[in-house]
Amino acid sequence: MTIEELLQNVDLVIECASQKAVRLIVPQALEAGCNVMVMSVGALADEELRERLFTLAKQNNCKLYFPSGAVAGIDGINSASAAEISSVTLTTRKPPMGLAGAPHVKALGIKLETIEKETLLFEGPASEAVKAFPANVNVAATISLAGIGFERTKVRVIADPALSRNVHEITVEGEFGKLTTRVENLPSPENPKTSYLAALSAISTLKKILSPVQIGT
Ligand SMILES: NC(=O)C1=CN([C@@H]2O[C@H](COP(=O)(O)OP(=O)(O)OC[C@H]3O[C@@H](n4cnc5c(N)ncnc54)[C@H](O)[C@@H]3O)[C@@H](O)[C@H]2O)C=CC1
Ligand SMILES: O=C([O-])CC(=O)C(=O)O
Repeated sequence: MTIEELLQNVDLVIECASQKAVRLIVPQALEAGCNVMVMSVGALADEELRERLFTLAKQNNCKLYFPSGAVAGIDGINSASAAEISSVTLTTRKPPMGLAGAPHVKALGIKLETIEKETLLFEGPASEAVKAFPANVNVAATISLAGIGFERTKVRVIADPALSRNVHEITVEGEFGKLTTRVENLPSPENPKTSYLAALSAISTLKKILSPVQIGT
C-alpha cells in the first residue's frame, strides 16, 4: 500500500523511526484522522511543528500519544505541573559508543573510543540537547512537554566508559516538593543507543489506550 492508502485503513500510527519521519508522516496521519504515537519526541522541540501537530490533532479529533520512553517519572511531572514547577534537570549517562553518530559528537570531533573516564559532553536546554543528540535524549523532549518546556528543562549528557547501561536521572522541584528518579536501562538487544524500557513503554501505552482502567497520571 502507499502511505495514503495505509492511512485510510488504520486507527493508530506508531512512529518509531526518526525525528525526520515525524515531520514526514505525523501531519499526514493526523490529517487522515489517525491517532498517532510518537517515539522520536525530540522532533517536537521545533515550535512550529509542535503547534502544527497539536492543532491538527484538535481539528481532526485525534489523540497524540507520547510514551514515557526510557525514563521513569513522567507521571510525577504531569501531576506536579498542575501547580508551579521551578526546575527540571535530566542527566543522561551512556557508554561512549552508545552516543556514536550524534551531531554534537561529530561537530566537536569527539573521539568516543578514547574516553577513559566519566566525561561531560553537553550541558544546556532540552531544545539544544535533542538536536545535538537526536537518537539519545528524546526523553528530554517528553520531560519538556510534561513539565516546563524545552528552554527551561536543563540537560546534561555524560559519556561513561564504566557503564554498560543507559542511565537517566530526573530531578524536579516545585510547589509539590522535590522528585528524583533514576533508571539504569539495559540497552535494546538490537540497538545499544536505545533502552529496552523505551520499547516496553510503547507496548504499555498501547495497552493503556485499549484498557477501560487507567492507572497513573
Ligand atoms: N522516547 C524515547 O524515550 C525514546 C525514543 N527513541 C527514538 O525512537 C526511534 C526508534 O528507535 P529505534 O527503534 O531504536 O531506532 P532504530 O534506528 O533501531 O530503528 C529505526 C528504524 O526506522 C527506519 N527509518 C528511519 N527513518 C525512516 C523514515 N523516514 N521512513 C521509514 N523508515 C525510517 C530506520 O531505517 C530503522 O529501521 C528513534 O528515533 C529513537 O531515537 C529511542 C529510545 C527512547
Ligand atoms: O533509550 C534511551 O536510553 C533514551 C534514548 O535513546 C532517547 O531518549 O532517545
